[in-house]
Amino acid sequence: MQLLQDILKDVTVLESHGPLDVQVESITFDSRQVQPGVLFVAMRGVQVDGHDFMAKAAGAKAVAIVCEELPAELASGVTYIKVKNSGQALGLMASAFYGHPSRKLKLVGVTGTNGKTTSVTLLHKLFRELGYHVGMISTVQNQIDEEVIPSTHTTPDAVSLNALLDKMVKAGCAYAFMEVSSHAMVQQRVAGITFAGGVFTNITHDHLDYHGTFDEYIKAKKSFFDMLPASAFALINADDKRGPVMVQNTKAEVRYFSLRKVTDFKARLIDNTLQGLHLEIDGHEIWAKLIGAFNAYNLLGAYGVAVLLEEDPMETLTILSSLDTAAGRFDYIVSETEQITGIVDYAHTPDALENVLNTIQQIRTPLQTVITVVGCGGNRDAGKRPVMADIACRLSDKVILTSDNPRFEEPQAILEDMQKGVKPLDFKKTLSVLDRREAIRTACMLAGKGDIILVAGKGHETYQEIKGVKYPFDDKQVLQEALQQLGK
Ligand SMILES: CC(=O)N[C@H]1[C@@H](OP(=O)(O)OP(=O)(O)OC[C@H]2O[C@@H](n3ccc(=O)[nH]c3=O)[C@H](O)[C@@H]2O)O[C@H](CO)[C@@H](O)[C@@H]1O[C@H](C)C(=O)N[C@@H](C)C(=O)N[C@H](CCC(=O)O)C(=O)O
Ligand SMILES: Nc1ncnc2c1ncn2[C@@H]1O[C@H](COP(=O)(O)OP(=O)(O)OP(=O)(O)O)[C@@H](O)[C@H]1O
Repeated sequence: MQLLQDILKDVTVLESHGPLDVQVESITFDSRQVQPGVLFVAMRGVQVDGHDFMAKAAGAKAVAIVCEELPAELASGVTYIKVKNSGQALGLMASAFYGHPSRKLKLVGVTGTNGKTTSVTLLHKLFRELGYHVGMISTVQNQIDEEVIPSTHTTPDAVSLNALLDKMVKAGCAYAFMEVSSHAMVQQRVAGITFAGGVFTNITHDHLDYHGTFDEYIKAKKSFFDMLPASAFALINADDKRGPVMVQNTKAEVRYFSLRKVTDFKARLIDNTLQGLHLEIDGHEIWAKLIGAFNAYNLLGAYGVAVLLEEDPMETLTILSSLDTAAGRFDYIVSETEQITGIVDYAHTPDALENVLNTIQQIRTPLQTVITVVGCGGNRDAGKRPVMADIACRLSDKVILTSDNPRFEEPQAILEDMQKGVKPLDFKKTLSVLDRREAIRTACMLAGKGDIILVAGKGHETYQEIKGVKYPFDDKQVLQEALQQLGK
């Protein structure tokens, strides 16, 4: 419980009506959650405008309402606060409500199109091994040390985020590592959060359904570095051409990492096999268990963060070399009878798919056939569908196009969008199988001794989202069962 006037301390109030010395029991931006004593924040959304629910919130006895536009009629017994931006106000108020938890630990945010989950997972594991209590906020799951807290978003809303950070502080966490999505930046989910550092992994074509243009997407990512304080570091992948743009206006101390240039943190990829990576980082050779050239970037980024947080470089490298990957990220099984390698990967963007397939191409032998099963999600960026089909064809011997979370779109229509990317010369090696289970089974039937099957797109997810319902579905399990049933 906090006084409204205390919660509002950092907020620029344009107008206020009603007492400010009232007690606020909790904060919500959903009128359906309002109970007596709750502060309701009206937010403009993609579907509806939260301002349309102010009367409902007042009727449910909200103690106060924060909004960008006051209603024509003010309900009695409710304090109304007008602000310029509800999202920003929500962030600042949520931080104040929970006693600014982000200032009580060292919080590092990771942003970029790919590599966020892997990076924060590596950092969480690394700092646990270094002996700290550590929090993690990620797409797959949130964690306080080994306690798992289910995750609904890559970056939670401002109230959930501050509540989670508060829990981490109370559990004695000295560090927390979190993913910062571009959606979160636009919606100001991290407003009021104090970061000790920020990491930029890379940026490629994604989420254009939400951001509209690539420039807007870049701007959203850049705004994370704009908000970092002077006391923070900004660790940037120098091999991504948008790296320097990210830190054009940052106050943070800028550091770069690279596999190609001489920068603050430098690595060289010596070998990349199905058994792991052989790297040279800052002049020291290490063998890591992670597979794929892109993981060299994730390892180097994690190393850079640890060194910037004043950890011992040698100890950091020793621990990094012992770490496993995050769930569903180049996860693999090898079948018993025919030694078929089945790889499950979360790659659901053109760049990630290209990376995974390039990795497989680098580590395959000429005798191994590479079969890719891939789909594209519904109600998301449609532009990437033909691009992903083309990449799959270019870098595989056989391709099975299928469904992947069609959501409210017709799966057949998504498949047809993907088929447009298949070049005439590739028609022969491409099949379309609408049902994902059947598609995986078909791949297993086509696979011969020692071949490689990549099932891309869902990784750790254990469901298929069809018309608002999440049906249980686990790529790795389906793959394993199909190989077993076929006696392979
Ligand atoms: C596109 C998007 O980001 N949507 C988020 C947004 O929802 P919205 O804009 O659709 O909200 P809305 O339904 O229009 O409602 C507007 C406001 O009215 C309120 N409302 C609504 C109805 C009502 O009866 N009463 C009421 O008060 C709502 O609570 C909301 O505050 O605000 C909601 C509350 O914070 C989020 O849960 C929701 O995330 C949805 C579920 C989502 O899928 N988001 C994804 C795209 C997302 O954020 N992804 C990124 C990661 C992307 C990546 O890198 O892969 C993430 O950080 O997770
Ligand atoms: N640094 C990287 N550069 C390019 N691709 C990467 C990188 N790291 C991982 N990937 C690929 O992208 C996939 C997604 O990785 P990861 O989950 O770590 O990224 P993410 O940014 O968290 O994505 P999302 O928010 O969609 O979960 C991986 O399975 C891998 O194929």
